[in-house]
Amino acid sequence: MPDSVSEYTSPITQKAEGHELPHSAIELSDVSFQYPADSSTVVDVPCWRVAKGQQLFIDGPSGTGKSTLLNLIAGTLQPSSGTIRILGQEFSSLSSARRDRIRARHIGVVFQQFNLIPYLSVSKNIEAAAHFAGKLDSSVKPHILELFEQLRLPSKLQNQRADTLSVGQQQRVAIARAMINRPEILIVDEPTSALDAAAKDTFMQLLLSSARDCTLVFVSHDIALAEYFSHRSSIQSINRASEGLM
Ligand SMILES: Nc1ncnc2c1ncn2[C@@H]1O[C@H](COP(=O)(O)OP(=O)(O)OP(=O)(O)O)[C@@H](O)[C@H]1O
Repeated sequence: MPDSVSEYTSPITQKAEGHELPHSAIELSDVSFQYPADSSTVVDVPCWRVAKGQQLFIDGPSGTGKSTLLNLIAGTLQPSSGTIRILGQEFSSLSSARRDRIRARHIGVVFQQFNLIPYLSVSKNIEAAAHFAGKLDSSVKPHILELFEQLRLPSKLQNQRADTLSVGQQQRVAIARAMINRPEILIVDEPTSALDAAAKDTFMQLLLSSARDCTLVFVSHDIALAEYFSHRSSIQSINRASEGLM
């Protein structure tokens, strides 16, 4: 059976070949999700699409399924029923190993807690992401330097252990790690909760400039951040189950 990852044509490549791109970046049809330990429905999405290149802000109160929705899009969770297509390809029915490979190559994720490996150096954390995507080659080190410059991180930080960084530095390293494989889709879950207003603004500027060529889905309950985005949705307008969770 062919490996879906090797068949997976990047939309950027398709663009270069001059083809039209009929499909959305993210497409959910009749998706529902329950956590195994609990029978209540946390996600119920009849139909939802994110167009390629769209930069979307999703807000909503705590506990309404925002993180769960992002985990379904990233493939770390699998829907109980329904279909998720990523970059035009059916994604949700693949094995978890295949979803992991597709995520590594095509989807950058910045988690709420950043999830850096604390005992590894900053550069090893970023290189690990390239390794999982099968892209750890001689271009990675110069790309890390480029990202450091873009994110205004001092290059000497590369050799420092991840658990010695400030929260602001961890956030930027998390973006660098998410961007190292030049993903088409970037998913960001509530990354600014520990920051004051000035630091939030700097973080948002850096994030948006790094992700300018990506489809971006950014989730937060901080509606003040909506001003950075051209598109905005509430979780209630996407997830029919959210009302029952509030
Ligand atoms: N691993 C889990 N097992 C069982 N229930 C869970 C699990 N993770 C989340 N839930 C439940 O699913 C619902 C949605 O949680 P989720 O974290 O997706 O909401 P959220 O909107 O991202 O919240 P927040 O803004 O506080 O991060 C909540 O009722 C939560 O208790």
